[in-house]
Amino acid sequence: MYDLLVRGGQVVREGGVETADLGVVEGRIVEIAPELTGGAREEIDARGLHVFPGAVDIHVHFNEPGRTEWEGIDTGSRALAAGGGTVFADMPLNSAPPVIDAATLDAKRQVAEGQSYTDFALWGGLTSGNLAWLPDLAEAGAVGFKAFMSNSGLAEFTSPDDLTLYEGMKVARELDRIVALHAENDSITGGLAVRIRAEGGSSCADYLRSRPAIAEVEAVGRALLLAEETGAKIHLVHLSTGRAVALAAEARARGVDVSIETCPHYLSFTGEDMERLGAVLKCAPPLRPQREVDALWSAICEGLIDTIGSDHSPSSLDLKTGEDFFSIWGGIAGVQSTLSVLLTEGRERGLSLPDIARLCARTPAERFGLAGKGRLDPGADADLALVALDTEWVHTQDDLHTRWKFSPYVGRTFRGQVRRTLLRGQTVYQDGHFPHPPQGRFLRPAPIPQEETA
Ligand SMILES: NC(=O)NC(NC(N)=O)C(=O)[O-]
Ligand SMILES: [Zn+2]
Ligand SMILES: [Zn+2]
Repeated sequence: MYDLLVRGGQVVREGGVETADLGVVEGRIVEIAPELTGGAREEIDARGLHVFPGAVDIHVHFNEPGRTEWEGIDTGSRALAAGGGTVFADMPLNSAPPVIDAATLDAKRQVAEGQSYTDFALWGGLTSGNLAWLPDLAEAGAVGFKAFMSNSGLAEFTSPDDLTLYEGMKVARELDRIVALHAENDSITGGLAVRIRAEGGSSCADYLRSRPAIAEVEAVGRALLLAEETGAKIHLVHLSTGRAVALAAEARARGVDVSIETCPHYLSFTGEDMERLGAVLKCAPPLRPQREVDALWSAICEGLIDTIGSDHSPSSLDLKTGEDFFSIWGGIAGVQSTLSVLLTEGRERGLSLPDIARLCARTPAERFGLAGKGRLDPGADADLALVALDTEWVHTQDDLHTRWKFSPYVGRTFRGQVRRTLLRGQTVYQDGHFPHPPQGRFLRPAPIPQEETA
Protein backbone atom coordinates (compact mmCIF):
# COMPACT_ATOMS: atom_id res chain seq x y z
CA MET A 1 0.00 0.00 0.00
CA TYR A 2 1.46 3.33 -1.11
CA ASP A 3 0.58 6.78 0.11
CA LEU A 4 0.91 8.03 -3.45
CA LEU A 5 1.33 6.55 -6.90
CA VAL A 6 2.41 8.80 -9.75
CA ARG A 7 1.32 6.85 -12.78
CA GLY A 8 2.74 6.60 -16.25
CA GLY A 9 4.97 9.66 -16.45
CA GLN A 10 8.23 9.91 -18.37
CA VAL A 11 10.61 9.72 -15.45
CA VAL A 12 13.84 11.71 -15.87
CA ARG A 13 16.74 9.94 -14.16
CA GLU A 14 20.51 10.01 -14.40
CA GLY A 15 20.63 7.15 -16.88
CA GLY A 16 17.83 8.31 -19.15
CA VAL A 17 14.11 8.79 -19.45
CA GLU A 18 11.67 5.90 -18.98
CA THR A 19 7.92 5.51 -18.69
CA ALA A 20 7.31 4.38 -15.14
CA ASP A 21 5.20 4.66 -12.01
CA LEU A 22 6.61 6.15 -8.82
CA GLY A 23 5.49 4.67 -5.52
CA VAL A 24 5.73 6.97 -2.51
CA VAL A 25 5.51 6.12 1.19
CA GLU A 26 5.84 8.76 3.91
CA GLY A 27 7.17 11.34 1.52
CA ARG A 28 9.88 9.13 0.04
CA ILE A 29 10.15 7.33 -3.25
CA VAL A 30 10.16 3.61 -2.52
CA GLU A 31 9.82 2.14 -5.99
CA ILE A 32 10.14 3.18 -9.62
CA ALA A 33 8.93 0.67 -12.21
CA PRO A 34 6.38 0.32 -14.98
CA GLU A 35 2.88 -0.59 -13.83
CA LEU A 36 3.37 -0.89 -10.09
CA THR A 37 0.66 -2.99 -8.48
CA GLY A 38 -0.87 -2.39 -5.08
CA GLY A 39 -3.20 0.29 -3.81
CA ALA A 40 -2.51 3.89 -2.96
CA ARG A 41 -4.28 6.56 -0.93
CA GLU A 42 -3.74 9.01 -3.79
CA GLU A 43 -3.00 8.54 -7.47
CA ILE A 44 -1.73 11.12 -9.91
CA ASP A 45 -2.13 10.45 -13.60
CA ALA A 46 1.12 11.66 -15.11
CA ARG A 47 0.61 10.19 -18.58
CA GLY A 48 1.84 12.67 -21.16
CA LEU A 49 3.96 14.50 -18.58
CA HIS A 50 7.66 14.36 -17.75
CA VAL A 51 8.61 13.83 -14.13
CA PHE A 52 11.71 15.78 -13.13
CA PRO A 53 13.35 15.93 -9.73
CA GLY A 54 12.28 19.18 -8.06
CA ALA A 55 14.81 21.90 -8.81
CA VAL A 56 17.33 22.86 -6.11
CA ASP A 57 18.09 26.57 -6.39
CA ILE A 58 21.22 27.13 -4.37
CA HIS A 59 21.33 30.90 -4.96
CA VAL A 60 18.38 33.12 -4.02
CA HIS A 61 17.91 36.33 -2.04
CA PHE A 62 14.44 36.24 -0.45
CA ASN A 63 15.44 39.11 1.87
CA GLU A 64 13.42 38.09 4.91
CA PRO A 65 13.56 39.15 7.69
CA GLY A 66 14.23 42.83 7.25
CA ARG A 67 13.56 43.51 3.58
CA THR A 68 10.40 41.50 3.07
CA GLU A 69 9.00 44.34 0.99
CA TRP A 70 11.57 43.31 -1.66
CA GLU A 71 10.49 39.65 -1.75
CA GLY A 72 9.85 37.39 1.24
CA ILE A 73 9.87 33.67 2.01
CA ASP A 74 6.16 33.26 1.26
CA THR A 75 6.17 34.84 -2.20
CA GLY A 76 9.68 33.71 -3.10
CA SER A 77 9.05 30.06 -2.27
CA ARG A 78 5.70 30.10 -4.10
CA ALA A 79 7.42 31.40 -7.21
CA LEU A 80 10.11 28.75 -6.88
CA ALA A 81 7.49 25.99 -6.56
CA ALA A 82 5.56 27.36 -9.54
CA GLY A 83 8.77 27.01 -11.54
CA GLY A 84 9.24 23.38 -10.48
CA GLY A 85 11.57 24.04 -7.54
CA THR A 86 11.41 22.22 -4.22
CA VAL A 87 14.51 23.51 -2.40
CA PHE A 88 16.21 26.88 -2.15
CA ALA A 89 19.31 28.04 -0.33
CA ASP A 90 18.92 31.64 0.78
CA MET A 91 21.88 34.00 0.69
CA PRO A 92 22.94 35.76 3.92
CA LEU A 93 22.15 39.15 2.41
CA ASN A 94 19.89 41.20 1.73
CA SER A 95 17.93 40.12 4.76
CA ALA A 96 18.43 42.47 7.68
CA PRO A 97 20.29 41.84 9.81
CA PRO A 98 22.39 39.77 7.44
CA VAL A 99 23.17 36.21 8.50
CA ILE A 100 26.66 36.47 9.95
CA ASP A 101 26.32 34.52 13.20
CA ALA A 102 24.26 31.72 14.72
CA ALA A 103 21.62 34.03 16.17
CA THR A 104 20.84 35.67 12.82
CA LEU A 105 20.72 32.26 11.15
CA ASP A 106 18.32 30.94 13.77
CA ALA A 107 16.14 34.03 13.37
CA LYS A 108 15.88 33.51 9.60
CA ARG A 109 15.21 29.81 10.08
CA GLN A 110 12.33 30.65 12.40
CA VAL A 111 10.66 33.03 9.98
CA ALA A 112 11.09 30.60 7.11
CA GLU A 113 9.67 27.61 8.96
CA GLY A 114 5.92 27.85 8.71
CA GLN A 115 6.07 30.16 5.70
CA SER A 116 8.08 28.34 3.09
CA TYR A 117 6.31 26.27 0.45
CA THR A 118 9.56 24.43 -0.28
CA ASP A 119 12.34 22.98 1.81
CA PHE A 120 15.25 25.32 2.34
CA ALA A 121 18.85 25.71 3.44
CA LEU A 122 20.54 28.88 4.66
CA TRP A 123 23.87 30.45 3.80
CA GLY A 124 25.97 32.28 6.34
CA GLY A 125 28.21 35.19 5.42
CA LEU A 126 31.99 35.45 5.46
CA THR A 127 32.56 39.15 5.96
CA SER A 128 35.40 41.41 7.08
CA GLY A 129 34.58 40.87 10.74
CA ASN A 130 32.98 37.50 11.49
CA LEU A 131 35.70 34.82 11.23
CA ALA A 132 35.30 33.96 14.90
CA TRP A 133 31.60 33.23 14.39
CA LEU A 134 31.96 30.78 11.52
CA PRO A 135 32.13 27.67 13.78
CA ASP A 136 28.83 28.60 15.45
CA LEU A 137 27.28 29.35 12.08
CA ALA A 138 28.29 25.89 10.85
CA GLU A 139 26.93 24.36 14.03
CA ALA A 140 23.62 26.17 13.50
CA GLY A 141 23.37 24.49 10.09
CA ALA A 142 24.71 26.99 7.55
CA VAL A 143 25.02 25.32 4.15
CA GLY A 144 28.23 27.30 3.51
CA PHE A 145 29.75 30.76 3.75
CA LYS A 146 29.23 33.45 1.15
CA ALA A 147 31.82 36.17 0.58
CA PHE A 148 31.86 39.17 -1.72
CA MET A 149 35.15 40.04 -3.40
CA SER A 150 33.56 43.29 -4.58
CA ASN A 151 31.19 45.68 -2.85
CA SER A 152 27.94 43.90 -1.95
CA GLY A 153 25.88 47.07 -2.34
CA LEU A 154 24.90 46.90 1.33
CA ALA A 155 26.96 48.61 4.04
CA GLU A 156 26.05 45.93 6.60
CA PHE A 157 27.47 43.11 4.49
CA THR A 158 31.17 43.90 4.24
CA SER A 159 33.73 42.28 1.94
CA PRO A 160 36.68 40.43 3.47
CA ASP A 161 40.09 41.64 2.32
CA ASP A 162 42.45 39.03 0.85
CA LEU A 163 43.97 38.15 4.24
CA THR A 164 40.53 37.62 5.77
CA LEU A 165 39.42 35.58 2.79
CA TYR A 166 42.60 33.46 3.03
CA GLU A 167 42.05 32.86 6.73
CA GLY A 168 38.31 32.37 6.26
CA MET A 169 39.00 29.61 3.74
CA LYS A 170 41.24 27.88 6.28
CA VAL A 171 38.45 28.02 8.86
CA ALA A 172 35.89 26.80 6.31
CA ARG A 173 38.15 23.90 5.44
CA GLU A 174 38.36 22.89 9.10
CA LEU A 175 34.56 23.10 9.34
CA ASP A 176 34.08 21.25 6.04
CA ARG A 177 31.89 24.00 4.65
CA ILE A 178 31.96 25.45 1.16
CA VAL A 179 32.91 29.09 0.57
CA ALA A 180 30.79 30.72 -2.14
CA LEU A 181 32.32 33.71 -3.88
CA HIS A 182 30.95 36.67 -5.74
CA ALA A 183 34.13 37.07 -7.77
CA GLU A 184 34.70 40.54 -9.16
CA ASN A 185 37.82 42.61 -8.48
CA ASP A 186 36.71 45.50 -6.28
CA SER A 187 39.57 47.80 -7.14
CA ILE A 188 38.75 47.53 -10.85
CA THR A 189 34.96 47.77 -10.58
CA GLY A 190 34.96 50.33 -7.77
CA GLY A 191 37.74 52.45 -9.29
CA LEU A 192 36.15 52.53 -12.73
CA ALA A 193 32.75 53.38 -11.27
CA VAL A 194 34.18 56.35 -9.36
CA ARG A 195 36.03 57.64 -12.43
CA ILE A 196 33.14 57.16 -14.87
CA ARG A 197 30.63 58.77 -12.51
CA ALA A 198 32.98 61.70 -11.88
CA GLU A 199 32.99 62.25 -15.64
CA GLY A 200 29.17 62.36 -15.56
CA GLY A 201 28.55 58.82 -16.75
CA SER A 202 25.22 57.41 -15.56
CA SER A 203 23.85 55.28 -18.40
CA CYS A 204 23.59 51.55 -18.73
CA ALA A 205 26.50 51.60 -21.19
CA ASP A 206 28.57 53.45 -18.57
CA TYR A 207 27.68 50.83 -15.98
CA LEU A 208 28.70 48.06 -18.37
CA ARG A 209 32.07 49.77 -18.91
CA SER A 210 32.65 49.86 -15.18
CA ARG A 211 32.52 46.07 -14.81
CA PRO A 212 34.72 44.57 -17.53
CA ALA A 213 35.21 40.82 -17.90
CA ILE A 214 38.77 41.06 -16.56
CA ALA A 215 37.35 42.04 -13.15
CA GLU A 216 35.66 38.64 -12.98
CA VAL A 217 38.55 36.69 -14.48
CA GLU A 218 41.08 38.24 -12.07
CA ALA A 219 38.95 37.59 -8.98
CA VAL A 220 38.23 34.02 -10.05
CA GLY A 221 41.97 33.44 -10.50
CA ARG A 222 42.69 34.80 -7.02
CA ALA A 223 39.91 32.76 -5.43
CA LEU A 224 41.25 29.61 -7.09
CA LEU A 225 44.79 30.29 -5.81
CA LEU A 226 43.53 30.80 -2.28
CA ALA A 227 41.44 27.63 -2.48
CA GLU A 228 44.39 25.66 -3.81
CA GLU A 229 46.65 26.97 -1.06
CA THR A 230 44.19 26.36 1.78
CA GLY A 231 42.51 23.20 0.51
CA ALA A 232 39.13 24.87 0.93
CA LYS A 233 36.12 23.86 -1.14
CA ILE A 234 34.75 26.81 -3.08
CA HIS A 235 31.70 27.53 -5.20
CA LEU A 236 31.97 30.29 -7.80
CA VAL A 237 28.56 31.88 -8.09
CA HIS A 238 27.12 33.51 -11.19
CA LEU A 239 30.07 33.22 -13.59
CA SER A 240 29.37 35.33 -16.64
CA THR A 241 32.35 34.75 -18.92
CA GLY A 242 33.78 31.78 -20.77
CA ARG A 243 37.29 32.71 -19.64
CA ALA A 244 36.42 32.55 -15.95
CA VAL A 245 34.75 29.18 -16.44
CA ALA A 246 37.79 27.87 -18.33
CA LEU A 247 40.14 29.07 -15.58
CA ALA A 248 38.06 27.33 -12.91
CA ALA A 249 37.75 24.15 -14.95
CA GLU A 250 41.54 24.03 -15.39
CA ALA A 251 42.01 24.46 -11.65
CA ARG A 252 39.51 21.70 -10.97
CA ALA A 253 41.40 19.40 -13.33
CA ARG A 254 44.53 19.85 -11.20
CA GLY A 255 42.63 19.06 -8.00
CA VAL A 256 41.20 22.34 -6.73
CA ASP A 257 37.83 21.58 -5.13
CA VAL A 258 35.72 24.11 -7.00
CA SER A 259 32.17 24.04 -8.33
CA ILE A 260 30.95 26.43 -10.99
CA GLU A 261 27.57 28.13 -11.19
CA THR A 262 26.02 30.29 -13.85
CA CYS A 263 22.54 31.80 -14.00
CA PRO A 264 19.73 31.74 -16.56
CA HIS A 265 20.10 35.47 -17.27
CA TYR A 266 23.69 35.09 -18.49
CA LEU A 267 22.34 32.42 -20.84
CA SER A 268 19.34 34.43 -22.02
CA PHE A 269 20.32 38.07 -22.35
CA THR A 270 23.21 40.23 -23.53
CA GLY A 271 24.58 43.62 -22.55
CA GLU A 272 22.66 45.01 -25.52
CA ASP A 273 19.44 43.62 -24.06
CA MET A 274 20.37 45.35 -20.81
CA GLU A 275 20.72 48.67 -22.64
CA ARG A 276 17.38 48.10 -24.38
CA LEU A 277 15.32 46.81 -21.44
CA GLY A 278 17.05 48.78 -18.67
CA ALA A 279 16.77 48.26 -14.92
CA VAL A 280 14.90 44.94 -15.06
CA LEU A 281 18.18 43.45 -16.32
CA LYS A 282 20.64 45.28 -14.08
CA CYS A 283 22.87 42.81 -12.27
CA ALA A 284 26.46 42.22 -11.23
CA PRO A 285 28.47 40.83 -12.86
CA PRO A 286 26.69 42.51 -15.77
CA LEU A 287 25.28 40.88 -18.86
CA ARG A 288 27.86 40.27 -21.57
CA PRO A 289 28.15 40.22 -25.37
CA GLN A 290 26.56 37.37 -27.34
CA ARG A 291 29.91 35.59 -27.68
CA GLU A 292 30.01 35.10 -23.89
CA VAL A 293 26.44 33.80 -23.88
CA ASP A 294 27.51 31.27 -26.49
CA ALA A 295 30.68 30.43 -24.56
CA LEU A 296 28.63 29.71 -21.42
CA TRP A 297 26.24 27.45 -23.30
CA SER A 298 29.21 25.60 -24.81
CA ALA A 299 30.73 25.20 -21.35
CA ILE A 300 27.43 23.76 -20.11
CA CYS A 301 27.24 21.35 -23.02
CA GLU A 302 30.85 20.27 -22.37
CA GLY A 303 29.99 19.54 -18.74
CA LEU A 304 32.21 22.30 -17.32
CA ILE A 305 29.43 24.08 -15.42
CA ASP A 306 28.07 22.26 -12.39
CA THR A 307 24.99 24.12 -11.25
CA ILE A 308 22.45 26.68 -12.43
CA GLY A 309 21.19 29.03 -9.73
CA SER A 310 18.71 31.82 -10.32
CA ASP A 311 20.46 34.52 -8.22
CA HIS A 312 16.94 35.83 -7.73
CA SER A 313 17.60 39.23 -6.14
CA PRO A 314 14.73 41.66 -6.60
CA SER A 315 14.02 44.88 -4.77
CA SER A 316 10.93 47.02 -4.45
CA LEU A 317 9.95 48.72 -7.68
CA ASP A 318 11.03 52.23 -6.63
CA LEU A 319 14.65 51.06 -6.32
CA LYS A 320 14.46 49.60 -9.81
CA THR A 321 13.67 52.95 -11.38
CA GLY A 322 15.62 56.16 -11.86
CA GLU A 323 17.89 58.08 -14.18
CA ASP A 324 21.23 57.00 -12.74
CA PHE A 325 21.90 53.40 -13.74
CA PHE A 326 24.64 53.09 -11.09
CA SER A 327 22.26 53.73 -8.20
CA ILE A 328 19.46 51.44 -9.42
CA TRP A 329 19.28 48.18 -7.45
CA GLY A 330 21.34 45.41 -9.05
CA GLY A 331 19.64 42.04 -9.12
CA ILE A 332 17.39 40.05 -11.42
CA ALA A 333 14.08 38.42 -10.55
CA GLY A 334 14.17 35.00 -12.16
CA VAL A 335 13.42 32.36 -9.54
CA GLN A 336 10.34 31.14 -11.37
CA SER A 337 11.98 30.75 -14.78
CA THR A 338 15.15 28.65 -14.42
CA LEU A 339 13.68 25.35 -15.63
CA SER A 340 11.80 27.13 -18.42
CA VAL A 341 15.02 28.62 -19.77
CA LEU A 342 16.81 25.28 -19.69
CA LEU A 343 13.88 23.34 -21.15
CA THR A 344 13.53 25.83 -23.96
CA GLU A 345 16.95 27.05 -25.03
CA GLY A 346 18.93 24.31 -23.31
CA ARG A 347 17.21 21.66 -25.37
CA GLU A 348 17.75 23.68 -28.55
CA ARG A 349 21.44 23.82 -27.67
CA GLY A 350 21.60 20.05 -27.29
CA LEU A 351 21.17 19.40 -23.57
CA SER A 352 19.41 16.17 -22.69
CA LEU A 353 16.68 16.02 -20.06
CA PRO A 354 18.98 14.18 -17.61
CA ASP A 355 21.57 16.96 -18.19
CA ILE A 356 18.97 19.54 -17.20
CA ALA A 357 17.99 17.55 -14.11
CA ARG A 358 21.66 17.23 -13.14
CA LEU A 359 22.37 20.98 -13.47
CA CYS A 360 19.21 22.15 -11.74
CA ALA A 361 18.73 19.47 -9.10
CA ARG A 362 21.16 16.64 -8.65
CA THR A 363 24.53 18.38 -8.57
CA PRO A 364 23.47 21.27 -6.34
CA ALA A 365 21.92 18.79 -3.88
CA GLU A 366 25.01 16.59 -3.84
CA ARG A 367 27.55 19.36 -3.73
CA PHE A 368 25.89 21.00 -0.75
CA GLY A 369 25.07 17.82 1.16
CA LEU A 370 21.28 18.09 0.85
CA ALA A 371 20.54 14.43 1.48
CA GLY A 372 17.61 12.85 -0.34
CA LYS A 373 17.19 15.82 -2.69
CA GLY A 374 17.72 16.33 -6.40
CA ARG A 375 17.19 12.84 -7.79
CA LEU A 376 14.49 10.32 -8.56
CA ASP A 377 15.69 7.12 -6.93
CA PRO A 378 14.26 4.82 -4.29
CA GLY A 379 15.08 6.31 -0.90
CA ALA A 380 15.05 9.91 -2.14
CA ASP A 381 12.42 12.45 -1.15
CA ALA A 382 9.41 12.54 -3.49
CA ASP A 383 10.22 16.06 -4.68
CA LEU A 384 8.83 16.17 -8.20
CA ALA A 385 8.15 18.62 -10.99
CA LEU A 386 5.55 17.45 -13.50
CA VAL A 387 6.23 19.11 -16.83
CA ALA A 388 4.28 19.31 -20.08
CA LEU A 389 7.41 19.20 -22.18
CA ASP A 390 6.15 20.36 -25.53
CA THR A 391 3.60 22.93 -24.42
CA GLU A 392 4.47 26.34 -25.82
CA TRP A 393 3.38 29.27 -23.70
CA VAL A 394 4.02 32.98 -23.43
CA HIS A 395 5.09 34.10 -19.97
CA THR A 396 2.84 36.93 -18.75
CA GLN A 397 2.97 39.14 -15.70
CA ASP A 398 -0.06 37.29 -14.29
CA ASP A 399 1.97 34.09 -14.11
CA LEU A 400 4.38 35.60 -11.57
CA HIS A 401 4.04 34.60 -7.93
CA THR A 402 6.87 36.86 -6.80
CA ARG A 403 6.08 39.87 -4.64
CA TRP A 404 6.77 42.31 -7.48
CA LYS A 405 5.37 41.39 -10.87
CA PHE A 406 8.61 42.33 -12.54
CA SER A 407 10.72 39.89 -14.50
CA PRO A 408 12.83 40.12 -17.66
CA TYR A 409 11.23 36.89 -18.86
CA VAL A 410 7.74 38.36 -19.20
CA GLY A 411 6.79 38.23 -22.87
CA ARG A 412 9.11 35.33 -23.65
CA THR A 413 7.83 32.19 -25.34
CA PHE A 414 8.85 29.06 -23.50
CA ARG A 415 8.51 25.43 -24.51
CA GLY A 416 7.88 23.19 -21.51
CA GLN A 417 5.48 24.11 -18.72
CA VAL A 418 5.47 23.10 -15.06
CA ARG A 419 1.99 21.78 -14.25
CA ARG A 420 2.47 20.47 -10.76
CA THR A 421 5.15 20.41 -8.08
CA LEU A 422 5.32 17.96 -5.18
CA LEU A 423 7.34 18.29 -1.99
CA ARG A 424 7.89 15.03 -0.09
CA GLY A 425 4.87 13.57 -1.85
CA GLN A 426 2.51 16.46 -1.22
CA THR A 427 1.32 18.73 -4.01
CA VAL A 428 2.58 22.22 -3.27
CA TYR A 429 1.73 23.77 -6.64
CA GLN A 430 -0.80 22.88 -9.30
CA ASP A 431 -1.79 24.95 -12.34
CA GLY A 432 -1.41 28.34 -10.70
CA HIS A 433 -2.59 27.29 -7.21
CA PHE A 434 -1.07 26.28 -3.89
CA PRO A 435 -3.51 23.74 -2.45
CA HIS A 436 -1.95 23.26 1.00
CA PRO A 437 -0.50 25.48 3.70
CA PRO A 438 3.31 25.76 3.60
CA GLN A 439 5.21 22.71 4.91
CA GLY A 440 8.81 23.57 4.04
CA ARG A 441 11.53 22.28 6.34
CA PHE A 442 14.98 23.50 7.18
CA LEU A 443 17.72 21.37 5.64
CA ARG A 444 20.99 20.96 7.47
CA PRO A 445 23.85 19.90 5.22
CA ALA A 446 25.27 16.39 5.57
CA PRO A 447 29.05 15.95 5.43
CA ILE A 448 30.19 16.93 1.95
CA PRO A 449 31.30 14.06 -0.26
CA GLN A 450 34.95 14.20 -1.35
CA GLU A 451 35.45 15.20 -4.98
CA GLU A 452 37.10 12.59 -7.11
CA THR A 453 40.27 14.17 -8.39
CA ALA A 454 40.50 14.05 -12.14
N1 LIG B 1 23.18 42.11 -2.88
C1 LIG B 1 22.81 41.26 -3.86
O1 LIG B 1 21.80 40.59 -3.80
N2 LIG B 1 23.59 41.15 -4.91
C2 LIG B 1 23.31 40.27 -5.97
N3 LIG B 1 23.14 41.09 -7.11
C3 LIG B 1 23.39 40.84 -8.40
N4 LIG B 1 23.81 39.65 -8.75
O2 LIG B 1 23.24 41.74 -9.22
C4 LIG B 1 24.51 39.35 -6.08
O3 LIG B 1 24.36 38.12 -5.98
O4 LIG B 1 25.62 39.84 -6.24
ZN1 LIG C 1 26.78 38.11 -6.32
ZN1 LIG D 1 23.31 36.69 -5.40
